[in-house]
Amino acid sequence: MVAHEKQSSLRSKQKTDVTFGTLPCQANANFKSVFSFDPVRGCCEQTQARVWVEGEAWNPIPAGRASCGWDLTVEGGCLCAADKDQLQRRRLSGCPDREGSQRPNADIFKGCPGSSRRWLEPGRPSKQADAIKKDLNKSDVGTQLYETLGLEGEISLAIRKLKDWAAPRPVEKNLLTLSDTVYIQPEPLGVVLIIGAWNYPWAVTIQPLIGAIAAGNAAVVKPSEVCVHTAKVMEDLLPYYIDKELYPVVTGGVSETQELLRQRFDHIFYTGNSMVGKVIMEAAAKHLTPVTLELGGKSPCYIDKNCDISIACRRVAWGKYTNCGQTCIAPDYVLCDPSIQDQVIEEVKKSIKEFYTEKPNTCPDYGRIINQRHFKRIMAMLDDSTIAVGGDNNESDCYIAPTVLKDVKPESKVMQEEIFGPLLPILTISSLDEAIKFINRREKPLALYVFTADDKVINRMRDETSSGGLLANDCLVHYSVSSLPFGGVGNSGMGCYHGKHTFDQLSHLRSCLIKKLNMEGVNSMRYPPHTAKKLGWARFFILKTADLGWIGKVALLAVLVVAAAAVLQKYLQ
Ligand SMILES: NC(=O)c1ccc[n+]([C@@H]2O[C@H](COP(=O)([O-])OP(=O)(O)OC[C@H]3O[C@@H](n4cnc5c(N)ncnc54)[C@H](O)[C@@H]3O)[C@@H](O)[C@H]2O)c1
Ligand SMILES: CCCCCCCCCCCCC/C=C/C=O
Repeated sequence: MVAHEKQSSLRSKQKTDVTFGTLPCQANANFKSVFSFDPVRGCCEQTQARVWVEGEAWNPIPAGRASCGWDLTVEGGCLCAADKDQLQRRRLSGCPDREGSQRPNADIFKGCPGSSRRWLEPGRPSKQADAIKKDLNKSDVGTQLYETLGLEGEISLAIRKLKDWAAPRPVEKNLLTLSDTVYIQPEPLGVVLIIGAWNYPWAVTIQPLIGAIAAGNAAVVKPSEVCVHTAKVMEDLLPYYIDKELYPVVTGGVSETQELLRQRFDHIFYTGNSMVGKVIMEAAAKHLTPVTLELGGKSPCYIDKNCDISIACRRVAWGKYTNCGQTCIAPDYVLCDPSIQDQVIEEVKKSIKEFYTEKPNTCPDYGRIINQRHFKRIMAMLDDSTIAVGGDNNESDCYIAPTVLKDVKPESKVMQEEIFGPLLPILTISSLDEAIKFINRREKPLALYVFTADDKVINRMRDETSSGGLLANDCLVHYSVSSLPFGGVGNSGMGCYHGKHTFDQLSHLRSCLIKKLNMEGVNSMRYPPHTAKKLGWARFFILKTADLGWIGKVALLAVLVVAAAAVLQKYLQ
């Protein structure tokens, strides 16, 4: 195929293939393929990187061939650094249609086969749900409620909002740049590595992918090997719906992930525990690759005496026992006054019965621990605590009943690490002050919950502690609000996502200042010889920000231009 034929075939390929359901992508995504995935051999090959540059064909990167996947071989050497740097620079330049790049091209979505090949079919039981049932005993409806509903929302939000997200964002100017065009232009980063966790394997793996695609990146998707069945379904299904060259799925365990981490990516988006988070960051540092780390930790839950304890406990029980406690933002432990501990226990017990019946082990809405290693880890936490509710278990079925622990001491085993299981320790504290101190003596959590009827208590909790997110009088639901940045702080992570935040996180926000070649007189103040008088003018022009409204700006600009030009011409030559 001659170059121009290849060009136009790939151009049209881009229009029809860059889809996710009907998900668009930032139109200035101008590279095509960095990794390609071979479903037969089950491996992902970094064979060639083809970059769209106006006036040129798609350019295969000539050097090397590194393959990663099951056997992780490197054939014929790796891409050399120079080529990679060149690739990176070219990825971010030479878009075929600069104008178009600022306004996502609707054609990209119109031509896509979304209607016949929708990855998410609302209300239809699916292979995804079957696999997740095997992995975590999630029900069909539970899978839709907690995993795919949010993804549908994120996809439709991206479709509705992408044009705005990808548009240039004008910014405030100082007087010196008043006549210039000053804006932020989001652009794709390149290739994103997405490493998912097992507890909500679709939600935490596909949600970053939605943002990566919308932002115009390619992405290598690495589902967690711990949810064995789901990882397999993801590997089989994703290439059927989205371009397997742009979004390959790489399966495998720790050694495969480590091999991936040796490759150079433009961003690594990791969800999982904080210990591995450090490993990821260390590997990323070798290539100066930016990271998003969606980690976990012990999210505290303060229940104030002054609240409807029955409702509070119902919401806490839902937040804790959903997915058998294996939720990154599950309330990890409860802090409350000793006088309400018994009532809290009774109310949580009532809710357990309401949600999961007298026999949670036969209830279709009650999950299972992911595997026997985690089962043993959680059971070992019970050693030195008093069980107030639940406690029954069955190792062969990875079942642990919804459990409440009373009078728990800060030194007890269950308080040493994130529980990530259906145990709810209650620790008594004598005041809000003590609760705040208790929280502040520990790592910054991913979520912090406060239940109270008193706004002052909420405000104090907000102002005197820190956490990824703060939720008053409910649990988990902040995760479902796309406009809130979701992410941790300190030990619970860095970076954030959901909705536009994912788009921004996986874009480079490029500073653009476009000047004309006229009005040179205004620039005299910055050219040597430097004088106190010029500095005086510079101070005026730089330190004043223009916040005058449209008409005021134009008027001021006219006055300033005339005055500055006159003054500078007269005195500074
Ligand atoms: N902040 C969030 O959005 C969020 C969401 C879900 C889970 N989490 C947190 O994740 C944790 C549970 O997940 P997990 O860590 O058990 O998941 P996991 O064991 O599935 O690990 C996550 C990923 O890390 C990779 N991995 C594991 N060990 C590695 C190593 N030594 N080197 C390189 N890669 C490695 C795995 O291949 C996997 O893909 C909890 O702490 C939970 O709070 C956070
Ligand atoms: C009307 C029903 C609204 C339900 C919304 C619930 C949102 C809960 C989200 C649960 C968390 C899912 C992903 C978790 C990631 C961390 O482990």
